[in-house]
Amino acid sequence: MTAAPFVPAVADRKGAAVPDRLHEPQLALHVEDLTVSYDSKPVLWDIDIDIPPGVMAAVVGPNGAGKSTFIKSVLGLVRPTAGHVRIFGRPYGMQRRRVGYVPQRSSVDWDFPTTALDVVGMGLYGRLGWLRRPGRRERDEARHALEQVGMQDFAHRQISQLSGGQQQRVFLARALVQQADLYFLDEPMAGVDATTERAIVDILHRLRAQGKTLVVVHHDLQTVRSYFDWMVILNIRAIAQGPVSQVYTAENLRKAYGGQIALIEHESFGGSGATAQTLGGG
Ligand SMILES: Nc1ncnc2c1ncn2[C@@H]1O[C@H](COP(=O)(O)OP(=O)(O)OP(=O)(O)O)[C@@H](O)[C@H]1O
Repeated sequence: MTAAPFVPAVADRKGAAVPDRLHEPQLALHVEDLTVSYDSKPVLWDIDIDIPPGVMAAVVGPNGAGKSTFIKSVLGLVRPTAGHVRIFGRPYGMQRRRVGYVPQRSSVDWDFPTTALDVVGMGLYGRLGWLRRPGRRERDEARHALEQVGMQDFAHRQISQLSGGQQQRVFLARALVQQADLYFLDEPMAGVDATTERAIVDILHRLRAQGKTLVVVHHDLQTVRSYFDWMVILNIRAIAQGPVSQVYTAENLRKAYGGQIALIEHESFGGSGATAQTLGGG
């Protein structure tokens, strides 16, 4: 996978005329008829997804289901073949300052020579503009964000020298200083230890308690019910979406994962709930 820049590249989507019903400010995210192809091969097909504000939504699905592509196309990093995206009722290009993005750790060039504090400071560029250098106030804000993720002692450390979990925390701090209303996180818990995972989940829950909306690509089906309150199941198509209590069912998971998961149904869920575990990762 090619390395992404530290600050997400953005592009306005110049689409066709947009129907009025797309402008629904009560939805944090509204995706309609979204189709995305790589080299003419569709990886997302005619997707409709609505996410209300204030939820923490898991985006789950098997390997290659199009989860990262979904986020990238919403953020204008991948150009869709068709479809419309609205963030709080408006195109992304008009709302980008309200949106934070934590890309997949593996998609970033961590050898880039910069410190943890500088990476966090990059989260402020949306507010400052690229030409104004961060001043004392901004540096204090960046330091405070590092404190929030328990990384204050690593402010001047080169990012190449941080562990995977520490790098993930730095990226989270970068998203925090953005003070966005809607956050997209691509597998923030991948490859981190249990302590870091707990710390990340606590931060995400705190953001949700502040009314922020979080859309999180997540691999571990076993923790979906304890971490998340909303859920989108993808596998090229949108298989199911809604409150976790309604959507996390054996039937929906089987539709997406087929034989790739072991489902252990529990009587305590009246047969409608299941503990699911992916087989062989993903
Ligand atoms: N830049 C690209 N060019 C061509 N094909 C791509 C590109 N990026 C992703 N793909 C393919 O598109 C499909 C969807 O990929 P994507 O990364 O969105 O899935 P995912 O659900 O996030 O997968 P994973 O869980 O493995 O990270 C896969 O088959 C992948 O190989």
